[in-house]
Amino acid sequence: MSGIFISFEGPDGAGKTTALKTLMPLLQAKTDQEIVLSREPGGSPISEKIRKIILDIHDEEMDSRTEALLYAAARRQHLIDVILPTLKEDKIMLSDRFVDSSIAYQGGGREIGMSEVAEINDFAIDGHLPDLTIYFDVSPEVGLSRIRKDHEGAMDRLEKEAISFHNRVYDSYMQIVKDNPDRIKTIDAEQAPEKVVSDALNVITKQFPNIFNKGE
Ligand SMILES: Nc1ncnc2c1ncn2[C@@H]1O[C@H](COP(=O)(O)OP(=O)(O)O)[C@@H](O)[C@H]1O
Ligand SMILES: Cc1cn([C@H]2C[C@H](O)[C@@H](COP(=O)(O)OP(=O)(O)O)O2)c(=O)[nH]c1=O
Repeated sequence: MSGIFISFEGPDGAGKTTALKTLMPLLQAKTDQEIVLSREPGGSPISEKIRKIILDIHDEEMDSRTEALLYAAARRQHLIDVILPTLKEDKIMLSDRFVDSSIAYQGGGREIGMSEVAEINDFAIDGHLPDLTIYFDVSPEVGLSRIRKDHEGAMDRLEKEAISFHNRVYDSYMQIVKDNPDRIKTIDAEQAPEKVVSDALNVITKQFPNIFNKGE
């Protein structure tokens, strides 16, 4: 397989979705390989159905392990339906969140344990880790204040969690970043949106100079 797989990670409100919208055409201008953008949970019809179940605001009694298994199931289907076929066709796969989200949110945030959650995800992803992960570093306070400003009253179940949950997610991400220095590169996501995008663009083009080599 010669496509490349890049995931984007970070706490809620890190600005991944916003940055990806601008980043995608900038990256596409630098390569002849088609770029496919997707997200988790979701990204394929079955996975989007699972997403609706997990993020349902009314369903506040879901068991943590049920939730972790549903995220892993959605990920498996996304991998099979979208990620692997994209890579097989030599395309570039960008995913807004992947396995590190489960390790941080379910493992750390929900206190299931990072290695336990990594284990069920190993079963789901079967060795298919991203070639590169961009971590959007933003403190829980800044991330949550961005979200609150936007959709007051329309926050989903996870975004309504206590700050202690988000602090545990943040600390877990720090641990994951520390444990995976080759795969995960951190960018300062508290900067202005244009700077966040240009930093992400620099990291990606530097990592894959033979792929993003147009217009130079
Ligand atoms: N660099 C930034 N500085 C300030 N606000 C930002 C920045 N990037 C995104 N935002 C705002 O923060 C909110 C969350 O951004 P979003 O891209 O949805 O984050 P994520 O997808 O990582 O949860 C949005 O209102 C967005 O406009
Ligand atoms: C992929 C994934 C997401 N999540 C959480 C993170 C977010 O709070 C939520 C995804 O909602 P979404 O609205 O897509 O948020 P964002 O724009 O921040 O990515 O699901 C997990 O808890 N575990 C996971 O494995």
